[in-house]
Amino acid sequence: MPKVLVSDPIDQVGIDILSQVAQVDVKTDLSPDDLIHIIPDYDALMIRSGTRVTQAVIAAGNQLKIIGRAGVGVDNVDVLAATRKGIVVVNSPEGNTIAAAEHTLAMMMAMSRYIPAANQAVKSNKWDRKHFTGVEVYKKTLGIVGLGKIGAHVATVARAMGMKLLAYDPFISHERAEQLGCRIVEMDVLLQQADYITLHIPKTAETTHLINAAAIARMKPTARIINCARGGIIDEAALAEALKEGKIAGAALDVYEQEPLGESPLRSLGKEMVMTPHLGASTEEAQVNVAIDVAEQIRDVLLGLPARSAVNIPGLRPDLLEQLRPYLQLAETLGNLVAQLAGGRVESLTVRLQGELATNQSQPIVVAALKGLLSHALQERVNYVNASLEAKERGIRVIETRDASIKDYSGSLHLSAKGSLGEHSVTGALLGDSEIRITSVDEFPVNVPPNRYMLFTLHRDMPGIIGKIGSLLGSFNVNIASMQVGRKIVRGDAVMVLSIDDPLPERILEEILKVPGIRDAYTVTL
Ligand SMILES: NC(=O)c1ccc[n+]([C@@H]2O[C@H](COP(=O)([O-])OP(=O)(O)OC[C@H]3O[C@@H](n4cnc5c(N)ncnc54)[C@H](O)[C@@H]3O)[C@@H](O)[C@H]2O)c1
Ligand SMILES: O=C(O)[C@H](O)COP(=O)(O)O
Repeated sequence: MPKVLVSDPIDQVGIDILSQVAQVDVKTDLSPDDLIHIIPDYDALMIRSGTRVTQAVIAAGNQLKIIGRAGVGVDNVDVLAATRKGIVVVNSPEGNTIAAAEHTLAMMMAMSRYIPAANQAVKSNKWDRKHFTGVEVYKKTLGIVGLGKIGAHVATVARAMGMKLLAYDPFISHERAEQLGCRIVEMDVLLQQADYITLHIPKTAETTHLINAAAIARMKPTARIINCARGGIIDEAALAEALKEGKIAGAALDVYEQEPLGESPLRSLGKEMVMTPHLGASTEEAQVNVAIDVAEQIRDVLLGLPARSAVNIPGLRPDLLEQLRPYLQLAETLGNLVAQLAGGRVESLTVRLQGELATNQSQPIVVAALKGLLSHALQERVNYVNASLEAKERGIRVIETRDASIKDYSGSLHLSAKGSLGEHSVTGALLGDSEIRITSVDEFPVNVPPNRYMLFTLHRDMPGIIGKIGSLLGSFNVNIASMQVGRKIVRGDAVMVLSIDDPLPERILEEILKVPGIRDAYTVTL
């Protein structure tokens, strides 16, 4: 019988499902070393946010077939290491949506009426009514950052409470926002106009410290902020300072840069600061939902069936999957790349299967391209099952074409993304059975493998420009791993593709754009 380790508190209903097919061991107080020590015995691991499934855990998990996250965020799992090892990672993208949205609304109300501090006062035998005069949310403006599943439910309820709604989400269509009664605005407008700001975005390089001292300085002195998404989207030191100095009126946090929260200036703040210990998903209903959702998937995978909500493996028939796997990887990489070149909101994606690839079933390749395209915004929440639906809900039009006559590579894939900031295209092919090559960027021919960190420029093909970019990167201590220029005609326009060893500092793009002859520059993380 296979063995499943449950290393975080999971509802009994999940344990019962797993027990139908496996021996289930519940061990919820394991240290990282304990986990590494015992994981070699297990075929499956079921967790919540409390367990860190590091590369070392995955390396030790020689029997592991599946890691099930009873919740949404898999940021505590090294998904790349799991994928490399062929371990399926599944989650429950929707099981706790309502719980997290309701917790957000509860935090908004608790903060507005100082309920935690007032409760504490009454329990300490104080009857102080003056000190706890609050504010109403009715007719106030709520700024929602991230109008996905949780943001949308918060919008629906807040609207019914008489709030005016602004939303910032560059990846959502105006139609979807309108349906929810939200006006899409730029982040700066939201910061300046909102009485309440609530965050419902994933934590990415882009969103880390999105709310920092500069952003707080744009907010009204009466503004209040809520974070029930991920710790680190708010710069906690800057927030504590702003609250202490009365630059904003309040904050409610469920998630923290370090969890459990250690020493923190937030702890010494007064009634204006409301804190809960990552309780967004902690309702009876959500815990039943996520436990069933994930336990069923673990059971299915242990029985050799596909998982319905895999974060890292397509839910296709195994024989078809094997055949298409390298092209799915190509499509996903190109989708991710073209999304980052396009920036902003993508309105349409054209997927062209070329050469021999044109004879293949296109649907999984299109889904893989969409997964790559959306992964920049949605991270692990997009998978092969929900990519098409997510794209539809975001108003992204998908156009599939084929051209068997294009034979510069035996089979190649061309993606073109049209968006709010313009149109960009990329082509890719496979070298041998599975090595990916980017073979064109904005129709300029190149031949480069994808790299984790890349820099693309569009520039005038003229002497000296490559040297200038090289020196500029050098002056920022950025190491170039490889560089290639693609052009169609001599001294016309050209693209430069650089692979970089480390993430590029944010400021560098501004400097690159100042170099004479550079028309555009894009940093990409794959
Ligand atoms: N506190 C908790 O216990 C708890 C529970 C569930 C989920 N969460 C967290 O809540 C967050 C939202 O979850 P969800 O299920 O609604 O996710 P979702 O994927 O449905 O929605 C996220 C939205 O953020 C948008 N987005 C991405 N990058 C953005 C950016 N830079 N600026 C503005 N918008 C951006 C996306 O377009 C998407 O619409 C996640 O971080 C999730 O991990 C926390
Ligand atoms: O990503 C999630 O689903 C939430 O952060 C909930 O985490 P939890 O399962 O540890 O409560």
